[in-house]
Amino acid sequence: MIDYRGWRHVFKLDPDKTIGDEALEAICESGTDAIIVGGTYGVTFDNTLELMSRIRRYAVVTVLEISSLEAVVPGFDSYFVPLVLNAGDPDMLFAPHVSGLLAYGSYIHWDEIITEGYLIANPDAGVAERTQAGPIQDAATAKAYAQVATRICRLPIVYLEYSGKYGDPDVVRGCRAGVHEAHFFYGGGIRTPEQAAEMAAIADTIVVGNLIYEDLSAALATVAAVKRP
Ligand SMILES: CC(C)=CCC/C(C)=C/CC/C(C)=C/CC/C(C)=C/CC/C(C)=C/CC/C(C)=C/CC/C(C)=C/COP(=O)(O)OP(=O)(O)O
Ligand SMILES: O=P(O)(O)OC[C@@H](O)CO
Ligand SMILES: [Mg+2]
Repeated sequence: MIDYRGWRHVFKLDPDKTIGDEALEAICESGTDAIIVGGTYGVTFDNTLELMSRIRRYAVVTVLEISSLEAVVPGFDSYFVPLVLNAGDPDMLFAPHVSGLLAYGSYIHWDEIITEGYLIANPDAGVAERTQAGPIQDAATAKAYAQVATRICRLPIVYLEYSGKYGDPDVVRGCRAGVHEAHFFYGGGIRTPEQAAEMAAIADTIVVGNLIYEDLSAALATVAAVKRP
């Protein structure tokens, strides 16, 4: 079982995006705590396997965040399974997981499976469209969702997802207040060391994704911003 509880910073790499060897080496050797492989659209078995194989040249811990059953690739250190708390499409709640169990049941190592209570707060993100995510109007709503995840469902992780947009710190603080003993990931729109530090002061772990593909140097600078004593 991986120990994500000490993570402060992770990079998220998207199999549907292109990254060169030098950039990938810089990301894997950056001092980040882990790499998450995941994306909403265009994630296939082949592009996931290819990316995993390339990351495997480095020692960094690597996790697959499952978003499609067709793209479940063996060989990752662990598997994060999103449970979208505010999914408006009921077929996005448990149906993919039931299908996964029917398809892969006898191959699953349960100590490699970690569930994320996933809260989607950017209505314009592709993942919000895919799941028909309901709105997170304010900090109190974020807190209540986090309590559903941790107090009622006793999930080990809450992931507040602002993919593509920098979050409202008040909403992030509201979510934090409901997280209780679970581990709190924040991801979305981090573009500067200052933003990384601001969100890392609230969340346990920050996730940097799109910036890797837009400004590699800026992405690398977020590691030191979070890990500086
Ligand atoms: C090796 C092996 C056999 C492992 C077994 C794994 C397994 C099958 C376990 C048991 C069954 C199980 C629980 C399967 C999981 C089922 C499943 C498909 C779950 C996902 C369900 C779901 C609602 C997904 C929605 C999408 C989602 C939450 C994606 C992840 C978030 C993400 C990466 C967002 C960012 O995407 P991005 O592309 O960067 O950007 P935009 O959103 O802005 O466009
Ligand atoms: O791509 P960005 O906006 O950095 O978001 C990171 C991550 O939370 C996406 O799933
Ligand atoms: Mg992305």
